[in-house]
Parts: sequence; structure tokens; C-alpha cells
Amino acid sequence: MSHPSNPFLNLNYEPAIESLADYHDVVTAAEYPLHKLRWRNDDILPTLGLEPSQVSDDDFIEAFGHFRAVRPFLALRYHGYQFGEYNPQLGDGRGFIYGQVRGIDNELYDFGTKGSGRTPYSRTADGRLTLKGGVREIIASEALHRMGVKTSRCLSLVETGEDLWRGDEPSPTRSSVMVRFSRSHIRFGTFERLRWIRRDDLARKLLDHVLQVYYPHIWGKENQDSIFYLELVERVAKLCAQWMAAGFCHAVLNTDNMSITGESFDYGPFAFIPNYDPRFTAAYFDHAGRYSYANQPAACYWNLEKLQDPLSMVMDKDDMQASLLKFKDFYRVAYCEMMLKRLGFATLSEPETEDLIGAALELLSGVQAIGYNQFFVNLRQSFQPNWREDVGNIFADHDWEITDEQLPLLEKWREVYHQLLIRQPIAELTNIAQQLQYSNPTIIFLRPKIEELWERITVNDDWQPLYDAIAKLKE
Ligand SMILES: Nc1ncnc2c1ncn2[C@@H]1O[C@H](COP(=O)(O)OP(=O)(O)OP(=O)(O)O)[C@@H](O)[C@H]1O
Ligand SMILES: [Mg+2]
Repeated sequence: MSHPSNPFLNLNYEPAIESLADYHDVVTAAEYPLHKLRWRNDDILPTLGLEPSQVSDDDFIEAFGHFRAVRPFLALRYHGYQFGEYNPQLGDGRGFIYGQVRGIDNELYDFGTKGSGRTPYSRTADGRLTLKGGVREIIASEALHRMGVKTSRCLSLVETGEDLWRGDEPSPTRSSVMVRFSRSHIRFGTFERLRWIRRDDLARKLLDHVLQVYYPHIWGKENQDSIFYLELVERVAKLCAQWMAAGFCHAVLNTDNMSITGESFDYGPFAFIPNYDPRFTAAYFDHAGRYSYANQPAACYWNLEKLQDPLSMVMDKDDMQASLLKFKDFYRVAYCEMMLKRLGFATLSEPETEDLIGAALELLSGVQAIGYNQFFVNLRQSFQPNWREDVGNIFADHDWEITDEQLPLLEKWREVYHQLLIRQPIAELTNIAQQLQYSNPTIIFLRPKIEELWERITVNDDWQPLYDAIAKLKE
């Protein structure tokens, strides 16, 4: 059954990482008893120069379920620090690069699989992805994308009809294979492996590749390596700030899950925080809270610092350390920018920004009954131009359970917000309302919500609630 017209098989794939030869193994895809397309991300197709109407479900299944090949499948080699311990036995154990293709934005993108079968790096594991794991990854990436986080997306999810056994899901559980659309699958751990095998030459070659493809504005400049590391620090700090503002806890910030492009990916035991609790920890196995919500900036900093070891094979370490010290400032600027937007403002003066964010976090921290993202949704939905007229109008009809002792926290926030509104011209109020809509999607994917959607799938095989929930992100 050949489909010469399948648009995915006719894209102009580029042998980018493939031509470098030293960073992958060629592997084969698993064959499955079933191929049911459960998710196709039509939002991504225009970036590939494709109209959704030109691409059939069968096209998706042929390319990303049967894995009809255009280029060789490449399982990438990498190591990584996992919860602080170096692990030289990693690598793509259940995925490969299906192909790399240039978007109409002229950026190079990866189609990377997850759950596509065993590879030389699978160790004792099955090379598979659970259907629930696939669904959760779709939810995380779509929600984060909507909230302005630089993230990979899921291009497709195909259910594959196998029984899988997992400790963290009622088993047997259903299987799937996902194709992820991402800027790059080159991880910090890709460089760490080169240090372990003591190959300065390969580190140089890989870094040149990274610069040419993902940092072309730096490539060829004097001090290009130094500028690269500084920009990576900035990108990672910014990404981390985006997670924090979104109330997102990634849960597994190991160096094999850190992209060299500063893009967020690999959504396993992640969670959106229910309320503002800095110690919130998403992974049940993270007993020490290493990757708790509030530890994420420190974890990213630690990962960037560790990356200096392999990069020092080709560039100066003291110079990198000096750049790393700027992490905090980059983080702060990006965090304030994101939070301000969520609160309705494009820019404010520095003291105004500090006051507003400070009052919001004090309120959310002191009144745990107000959900973190719920607060921003309530703000979006309650905001009225008449808030400017009288502080008493602000959240006048809220239904949060607030005790008398907690009331001053709300009063304080109201006061700060009111003062800011007074200083805005009246014409600015529509911009605030728009900004609130833009930055605060009304659907929040807390764990009970995800479980509810999964329940409908697992009990009734009803996928509509999931599709509806994701469509709601567009509002
Ligand atoms: N079911 C599995 N079969 C084979 N290898 C696996 C399996 N689950 C995880 N691994 C491997 O264990 C390591 C850590 O897994 P982790 O969950 O961070 O990555 P992943 O989710 O598999 O992939 P990615 O980081 O690309 O999203 C990776 O090398 C991964 O390939
Ligand atoms: Mg991973």
C-alpha cells in the first residue's frame, strides 16, 4: 500500500545530524498489532508548508504509525546526570529521529519518536510509551505552548494495541507511539557523553553543528563559543521563568532532558501546581524534592554548570562561569515579564512590578484556597473597567474561601492593583482585558482534570472530552 502522495513522505528531509555520523545508531521501528490515530496536531502543519486538508489520517498513520521511512532512523547517543548521579547508560531507548525538516520559518525541526521500539539503549525496558503517557505529553505541551512557554509539540499519537506493564499505571495498560515536533533533540547529555569518552574532536564538531544550525546569528563570530554559552544561559533562564510563571513543575530536570536550544520537552510525571506551594514536587520518586517547583531555577543553574565540564574541552571554563553568574538576572527579567502579562500589564516600572508580583504571590501563598492558575483565570473573567473607579469593585464577587486573618492579603493586592489602574489612562483598560485573555487560558490541566479526561478514554473510549479540553486552550 504505497502512498506516493503522502505529504509527510515528500517533505524535504535534511541529513543534518545524520551526516555527522558520530552521534547516533541506525535503528528499526517496532511493528504493532494496531494503528489508531488518536491525535494529529494540525496547528503544526502550516509550519511544514502543509494545509491540514491536504493531509489525511492515513498519511499520519503510514508515516508515524507504520513508520514508512524516508531517511534512516537515528537513535541518538547521550548520557546524563539523573538526580545528581552520572549515568553513562542512556541514549534513545524508545525513540529515534524520524527526520529533520526545515519549516517555512527557515528553522530546522526534528520529528522525534517516543515509544517506537527497542534500540541499543533500551537496557531491560520495552521501548514503548503508554497511551496515557502520550496523552499526558500532548496535554503538557499544548498547555505550555498556549501559555507562551518555548516547548516541543506532539505532532501525532497513534494507539498501537499492545499491553504494557508499568508500576505507575494500573496494568496492563494501553500502548502508543508519539511523534514529537521539536527544535532539537541534542541534549546537554549529548555533550556529556563526549567528555566521558574523551573526544574533544567530537565535541568541537557537535558544537559547530549546534552553532550553525541553532545559533546561526553567532556562527563565525569572534568569541562565538563564549557568546553561545551566554546565550544558552539566557535561553534556559528564560525557559525556567516561563515554567514558573505558568505554575508548571517539570519533575525530571536531568541533563538528558535539557535541550541545547533551550526548549522544554519530555513531559513525564509533570504537574501544574494546584496552589502556590514552593515545595510542591511532581514526581512520586523525587523523595528529596530535588526538582520541586521552587527548586527549578537552581536545578537549571546546576545543569548549566555541569555542562561546563564537557564544553571546557573546547572553550574556557572561567569565561563560562562568568556568564553563568548572569543566570539570576536573566531569570528575574523574564519572570517579571511573564508575570506582569498574566496580571494584565505589558510593562510597568521596576518598583511597580515588584509590588504587584510581590502582593500577588503573598496572596497566593497565604491563601492556599485560591488555586494558582485559578487566580489568573478569575482575574481574566472578573476584570471590569469599573475596577479603576473604586477599589471595592475589585474581585467584589469572588467566591474564594478566605478567613478573617487572610483578608489583609487580599486587601493589599486590591490596593496595589487599584493604584496601578488609576495610573493607567482609561483607554488602556481594554488592553489590560485583552492581555489577561491572551495570557490566561481558562482551562487548567490540574491532575484531577487530566485523570478525568483519561477516565473517559479508558472507560468509554471517548476521546471527545480530551479534544474539547485542548480546543478550549484557544479561547
Ligand atoms: N520503556 C522504555 N524503554 C526503553 N527505554 C526507556 C523506556 N523508558 C525510558 N527509557 C530510557 O530511559 C532514559 C530516561 O527516560 P526519560 O523518561 O527521561 O526519557 P524518555 O521519556 O524516554 O524520552 P525523551 O527524553 O526523549 O522524552 C532514556 O534514555 C529513555 O530512552
Ligand atoms: Mg528523557
